[in-house]
Amino acid sequence: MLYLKNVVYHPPATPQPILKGINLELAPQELGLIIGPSGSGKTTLLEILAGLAEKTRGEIFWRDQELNSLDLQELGGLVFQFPERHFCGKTLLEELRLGHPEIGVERIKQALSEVSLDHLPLNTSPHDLSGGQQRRLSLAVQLIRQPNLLLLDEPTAGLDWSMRRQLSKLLESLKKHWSLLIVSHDPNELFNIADRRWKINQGELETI
Ligand SMILES: Nc1ncnc2c1ncn2[C@@H]1O[C@H](COP(=O)(O)OP(=O)(O)OP(=O)(O)O)[C@@H](O)[C@H]1O
Repeated sequence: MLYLKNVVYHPPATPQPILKGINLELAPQELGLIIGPSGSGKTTLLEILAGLAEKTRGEIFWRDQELNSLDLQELGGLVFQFPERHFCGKTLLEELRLGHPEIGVERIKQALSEVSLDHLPLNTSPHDLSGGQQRRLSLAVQLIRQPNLLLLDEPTAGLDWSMRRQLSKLLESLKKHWSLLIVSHDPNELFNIADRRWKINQGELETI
């Protein structure tokens, strides 16, 4: 279970806090969806949960353990918005092994199978995949690290209707093994697959 208690993010340069006392609970095998307009603090919240930014105040727990940024980096896997723009590997194998050269082919095939890309040869270039397949690959890049929590920033942005539907189905199936927290300004299909929903506005989170 993920717990956030009164999490505040207030960089010195800003007159108002960007996150204003966020409280949130997400159970294992649940998909949480945070909906909010541009600039409301969605990406900032994900960056804190991924251990990439330091909260100003408040507490973050996984089960009964309080987590610092390093713990959060272990716990979570963050898929950025438009993740395909950050692919560096020349092949699927290279992309999935970046930073983890020790990972064996079996684990790579397992991660690809989680996202239904296991039919592709491992020497395929990530840039030759369709938009929907590239999003699946970016999920596999995180799954291979075996995080407890998957964090997704606008996972369906820029995809057409049928790819959005396919990706939503995939995200729903990932709940079997992971907790997922998704942020989006335009949730579409994601709304119906969410177990918990919140809206965020000017850094204030509210259950819907
Ligand atoms: N370290 C920082 N210092 C100053 N301002 C910041 C900092 N981090 C974020 N902000 C500001 O906080 C606000 C929230 O940004 P954030 O990227 O979290 O919003 P968002 O809801 O993800 O928006 P979008 O959907 O457009 O990405 C923005 O106005 C941003 O400029």
